[in-house]
Amino acid sequence: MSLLEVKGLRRDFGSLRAVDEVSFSLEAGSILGFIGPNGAGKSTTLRILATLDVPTSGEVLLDGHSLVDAPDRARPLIGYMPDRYGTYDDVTVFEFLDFFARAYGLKGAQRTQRVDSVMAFTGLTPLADKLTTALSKGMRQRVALGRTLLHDPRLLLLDEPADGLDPRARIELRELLRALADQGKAVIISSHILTELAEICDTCAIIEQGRLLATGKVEDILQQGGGHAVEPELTVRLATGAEGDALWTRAERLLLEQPRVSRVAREGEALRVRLELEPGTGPAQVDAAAAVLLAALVSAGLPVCAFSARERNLEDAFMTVTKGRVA
Ligand SMILES: Nc1ncnc2c1ncn2[C@@H]1O[C@H](COP(=O)(O)OP(=O)(O)OP(=O)(O)O)[C@@H](O)[C@H]1O
Repeated sequence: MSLLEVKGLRRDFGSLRAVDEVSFSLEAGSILGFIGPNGAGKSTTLRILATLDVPTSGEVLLDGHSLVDAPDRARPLIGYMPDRYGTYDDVTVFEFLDFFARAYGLKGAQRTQRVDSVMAFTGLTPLADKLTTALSKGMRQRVALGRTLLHDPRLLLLDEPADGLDPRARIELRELLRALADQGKAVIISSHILTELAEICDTCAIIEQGRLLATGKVEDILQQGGGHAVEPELTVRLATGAEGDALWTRAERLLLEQPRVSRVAREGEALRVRLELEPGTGPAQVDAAAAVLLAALVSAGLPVCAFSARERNLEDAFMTVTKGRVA
């Protein structure tokens, strides 16, 4: 049995169906990316899973027990970080975490030990005596994440945690989440930053207008595209010297003359080459088409110094699954 089972979840706000028959399950130790554009129903679903809202219909089982019928029993197992988390002014990192540890009913040595271990895990120990208002956004977010970990929950619900973080803070967040999954926690992280999620998650669920359009392993979702035209892209770089522009133009023309090339665009110090292949074309045929182009460039004497295929990413899969209806 999965740690979390969501079955036919629906939430209506008047005539608006914000969540429409959403079903998925999540195992302990895995990270699910919940992807969808603004207004898709991500926060509403997460709020229901956090027992802050009740579904119009449907069921959620956490460790086999109904979270809808018995929210009090489920709450100790859940850590929820909303998209707009806050920290109090005029309190230090330690005071903030200690306050919430008290709220969770932790006492004496157990509380001190728990706060210390959460600060160590989130890398906050050196900042224990700093005011939370003096911290960077990335560090404040770690304080908020630390707060959700104090009671050692088994299910973590993080609403848009990567939003507004700089690249370094995102990488650090990713490492923290991976460590939490390795401890056996199940993590749901919502986002519209698709490429970020691909690196963090084991499975993902794509939601649009309240409905799940696809769920499954990230690799499987990335494979989706059968039946739709595939348009792989290649990137070509040339070692241009004084001849510069003339070489780029020659390369551009030569590529456009090749049978499977549908578009060539110069982007900075590279050419982006779009291939047009039949629907259902696999990676082997893309490789073969790329090899032909590389041979043509080299035999024309063009100084190719880099040549690579752009991998299909989660963003492409999202556009395929939603059929490009949403950006
Ligand atoms: N309390 C509410 N009352 C009425 N409508 C609501 C309420 N909460 C959410 N909605 C509506 O439900 C739909 C889904 O909203 P939700 O916040 O779940 O989307 P989301 O995917 O989290 O988007 P975002 O990334 O913008 O938060 C939206 O149309 C929203 O306006």
